[in-house]
Amino acid sequence: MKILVEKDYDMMSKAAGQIIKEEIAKKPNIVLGLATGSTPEGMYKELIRMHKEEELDFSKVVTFNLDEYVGLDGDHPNSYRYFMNDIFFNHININIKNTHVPNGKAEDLGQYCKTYDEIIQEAGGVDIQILGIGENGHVAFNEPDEALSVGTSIVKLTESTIQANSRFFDSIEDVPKTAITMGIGSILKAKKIILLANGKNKAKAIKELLKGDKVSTQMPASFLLLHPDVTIIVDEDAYKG
Ligand SMILES: O=P(O)(O)OC[C@H]1O[C@](O)(CO)[C@@H](O)[C@@H]1O
Repeated sequence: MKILVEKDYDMMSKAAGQIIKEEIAKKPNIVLGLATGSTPEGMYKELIRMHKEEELDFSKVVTFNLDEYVGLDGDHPNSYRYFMNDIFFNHININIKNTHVPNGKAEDLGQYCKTYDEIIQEAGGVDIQILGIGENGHVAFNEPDEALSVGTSIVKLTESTIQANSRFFDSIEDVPKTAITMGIGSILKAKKIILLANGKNKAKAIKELLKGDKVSTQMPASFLLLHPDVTIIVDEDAYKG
């Protein structure tokens, strides 16, 4: 596990953008695993800037997002599909057909989860997976629990995540209680993983992760310790607390 400590959020976002740019230069049809949440927003801004000012080309890039709320369709302003279109895809030259966000309105959700993992593998698997981390150590919507799903599955959100994400909704009652998420096993299949964290509220989770001695389902991010190519990019606040 490699750690890069950047001065602030801006530098963290630029460092992540730079890595992705270099990887797209090596492989224009790269498969990117993408995350939502406020953490990667700066990285998306940086990639948009690189597209506009440095001709970074997304025309062959394929993307898979980690998660989506159950019950929200892609037109809903709080859905992750809407978020991704709004803050990233609509501003670059990506073919929208090459972007995948789990369908929170799929009729048969169980079957849909299996299919999602299959289409990722059919596309060649994720080359670089971008991750954020929850204050409680969750990755995507894999919440601390007695057991964690290996593949994409439907999960119940914890009170702390519902609380944290209610800032995006009109009221806490509007936050969906379940979500589709790629599983820990799906995430660990990526060839390379970049985890981003900023702000003092992430320091406890980052400290726990950097101890590096144990994996625990109570700390879903700890499973990243089993992966051979993980880079954690943090700002000083997330590093020092
Ligand atoms: O980046 P944020 O907004 O702090 O969220 C952290 C994590 O929580 C989630 O948004 C899920 O609640 C993840 O997708 C994200 O990685």
